[in-house]
Amino acid sequence: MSEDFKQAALDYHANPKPGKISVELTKPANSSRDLSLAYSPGVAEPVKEIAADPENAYKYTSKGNLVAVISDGTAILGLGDLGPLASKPVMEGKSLLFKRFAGVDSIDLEVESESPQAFIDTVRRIAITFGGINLEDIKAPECFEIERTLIEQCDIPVFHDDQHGTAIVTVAGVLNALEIQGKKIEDAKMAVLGAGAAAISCSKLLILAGMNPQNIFMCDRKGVIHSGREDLNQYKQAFAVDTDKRTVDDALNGADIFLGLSGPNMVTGEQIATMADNAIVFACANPVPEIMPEIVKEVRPDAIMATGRSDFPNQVNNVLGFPFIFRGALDVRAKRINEEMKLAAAKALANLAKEPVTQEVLDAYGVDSMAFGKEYIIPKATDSRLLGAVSTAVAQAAIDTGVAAGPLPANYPLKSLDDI
Ligand SMILES: NC(=O)C1=CN([C@@H]2O[C@H](COP(=O)(O)OP(=O)(O)OC[C@H]3O[C@@H](n4cnc5c(N)ncnc54)[C@H](OP(=O)(O)O)[C@@H]3O)[C@@H](O)[C@H]2O)C=CC1
Ligand SMILES: CC(=O)C(=O)O
Ligand SMILES: [Mg+2]
Repeated sequence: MSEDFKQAALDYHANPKPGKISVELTKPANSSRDLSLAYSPGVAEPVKEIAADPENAYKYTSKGNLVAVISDGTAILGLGDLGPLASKPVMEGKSLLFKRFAGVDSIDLEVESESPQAFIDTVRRIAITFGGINLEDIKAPECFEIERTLIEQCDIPVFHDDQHGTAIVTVAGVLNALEIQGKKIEDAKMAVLGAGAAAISCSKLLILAGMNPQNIFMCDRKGVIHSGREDLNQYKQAFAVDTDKRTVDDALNGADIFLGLSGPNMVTGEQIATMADNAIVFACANPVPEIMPEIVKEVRPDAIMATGRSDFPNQVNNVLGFPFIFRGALDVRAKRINEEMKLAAAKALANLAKEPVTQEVLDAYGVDSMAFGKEYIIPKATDSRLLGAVSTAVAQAAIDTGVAAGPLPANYPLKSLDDI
């Protein structure tokens, strides 16, 4: 990043007010009557209604459209464990994206916790405030137990975005990239760099979408995760394959897909050059990918290249998922976000990329044309059709699988934020 860009980023966050989100009022609060309705004595009426029936919280408070973005700061993007306070710009950023793209009100919460159990207890005790909980940037393996326990203990959707948001968008991108490169998911060989929250969840959803687990060669800092290793936690163990591949070089040699969910500049052009013809390279670490697109272009002009960033073609980033997934889940009062809802979201994303690109998107990116192909495998974040396409797919899948407490809302499919 240039020095100018770094300064621009700091200025953006500092001015005109520090931070990226604020709270706004949804009711008049001017006259004495307004105040007597909003506060004492009027506020006692909804209090009594909710005490009599907790369901009324959805009718009389902001709970139903409010999502908490919660982190302990242990895996902030690819920057590592920098603590909860340093994670706040990212969490405010997620709240910004929730509101901007899906009209979901969202607040960030950064938790100082001495243990996963302390984090779980903190989140569980405040969960009733919200309609959903988006866990963010919590490192593996702790994130798995944290999410599993909170899903069990809360009756609202709890969703670790780095796992499932990333997996949904990655599956969409991989399905389309394979189609463009003329490959089949069941035959594709994939080298994964990283064996944490994002890598494990992406690999699981790709298997659900048809990938053969024996064709996945996942690497952590010690190399390929294989059946001879005795240092694996249970989550990595699930990906141990019987293979003589040992290094990242071995995993990449002949692979159809590289999926990077690790850290900056982890692979070289020489390594990418050994992949199969018409390779697919997803270098998704943020903010600096495992390899820069210009290097891949030079060594492998036949490859499809994606990153997690907005400033290159093919942004494979969970921003395309979490706002719309929660929109759909909240609108049908889904108790949880299940595998069917995730796959439905991935397919809706993949299908939208095959539709003609709208003028709104062309204008936002300052180009005359854009069409399904190597440089456009997945919709752009500013495509307003994402709202209707993904939230409807998620809501319908929730209804079909029996986790929704309500029907598809009358205003579905949503056409714009004005419909919310
Ligand atoms: N584009 C997107 O939408 C998203 C991108 N990401 C990116 O994915 C990355 C990982 O995030 P997340 O899964 O949440 O973090 P975790 O902390 O859960 O996992 C990090 C993983 O990266 C591995 N790793 C780190 N350094 C190396 C190395 N030198 N060689 C091999 N493996 C290494 C770790 O290995 P070990 O297990 O041995 O410690 C670990 O398995 C980040 O860069 C993040 O920005 C995450 C979510 C979404
Ligand atoms: C995009 C995102 O959530 C991450 O890099 O952690
Ligand atoms: Mg994240």
